[in-house]
Amino acid sequence: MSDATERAEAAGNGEEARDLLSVRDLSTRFFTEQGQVNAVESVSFDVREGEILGIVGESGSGKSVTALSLIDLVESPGRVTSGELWYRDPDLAAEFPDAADGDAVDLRELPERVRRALRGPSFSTIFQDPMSSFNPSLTVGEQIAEAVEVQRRAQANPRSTRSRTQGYGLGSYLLDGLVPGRDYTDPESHDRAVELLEQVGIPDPAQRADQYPHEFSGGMLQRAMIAQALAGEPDLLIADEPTTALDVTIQAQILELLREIQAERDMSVVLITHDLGVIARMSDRVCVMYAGEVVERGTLEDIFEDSVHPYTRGLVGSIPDLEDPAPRLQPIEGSVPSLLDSEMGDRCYFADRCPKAMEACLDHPPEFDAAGDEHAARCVLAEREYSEAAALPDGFFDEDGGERRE
Ligand SMILES: Nc1ncnc2c1ncn2[C@@H]1O[C@H](COP(=O)(O)OP(=O)(O)OP(=O)(O)O)[C@@H](O)[C@H]1O
Ligand code: NI
Repeated sequence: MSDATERAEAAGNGEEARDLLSVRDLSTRFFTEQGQVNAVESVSFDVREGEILGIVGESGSGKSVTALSLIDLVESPGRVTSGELWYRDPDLAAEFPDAADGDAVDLRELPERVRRALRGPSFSTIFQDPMSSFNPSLTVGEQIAEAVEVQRRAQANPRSTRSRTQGYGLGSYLLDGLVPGRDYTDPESHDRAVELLEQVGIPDPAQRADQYPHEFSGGMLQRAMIAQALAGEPDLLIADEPTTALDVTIQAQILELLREIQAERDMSVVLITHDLGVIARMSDRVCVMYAGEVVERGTLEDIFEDSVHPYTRGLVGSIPDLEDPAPRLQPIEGSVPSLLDSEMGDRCYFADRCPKAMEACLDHPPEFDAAGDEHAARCVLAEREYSEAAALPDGFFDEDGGERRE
């Protein structure tokens, strides 16, 4: 049995996990000289406490822009144009009742300084290229210690100091205003940095802390970046293609580390990758993105064994089962359509490549609920097949079909 299946089953036995983040109808556009680019279009999904949500899709499908939209880091000429980002934080909900619904706040309704201050202590990020997360002229230990201090200040005075600190987890944010060669951090933070380096499996962490980023190998620097991201003790870690640049052995080690850390801290992770093998190994839940939309989402089993969308089915076609995931994407003929608003039209964006396209696909498909726990997809054909199947009498199907009517 794969680890992922084991974890999915274990999760099913425990009490219901709560949503840490609920994304609703999130849209992000870029207003370019060529026109409006609909990079993320009405995307909805939930990230539960202590789970790994995988986001998978071809290049240009909107994965990274979705991640940036969650943490308010979309840069001009782009901006989040609509949607809600419900984040469970009872303190914030109490402090900003106008933005709150129960224990959750809509991040988009919070003042910008508050949102910015959540980066680090609440949300943290790791990226494909660890070099971009570190300042080449400061030691690795110093940079992690700084991240520790941001967290310390936030804990000492949750609101006012939080808002004074720059967000971090992204090198440029952390390092604004730091001058090379000066000792900013106290010995305690330095010790904590060494401890973090040790936790992410860096040998001789005390010596390593005094080295500069260029003295680290790619895999080691990736580990250091994870240590830096953990310094703020975030609730949610967003990892955008964290292992894509690494060779296969190192990649497996870093994924293993991520999963260990996630389980130890009961942290939530949004893991972005174009690699279905990584998704199968790591995720509890999966969003499949295509042309800026989530075309199907559900549990790992929903996506790998009970997918309903022709695109998802095409993607997972090459993987016989979850227990033996082949890390290959089944190539689907054709390419991702233009995301220029003027060229997109109001229809199913996958229709041109879809083996089952029909006339109804000229209308843009709404998301429908398929069988399973929050399993949803955007496809009129799948919806039709599903509702027809659901209307048939019990016992009509064999074992496999029987599950679909739950
Ligand atoms: N700064 C920008 N200006 C204009 N368009 C942009 C900008 N950044 C991203 N986009 C558009 O947003 C779309 C989604 O990009 P995104 O980076 O989220 O894709 P992705 O799924 O992460 O792809 P990859 O796997 O290649 O990283 C792209 O088609 C791109 O055209
Ligand atoms: Ni990307």
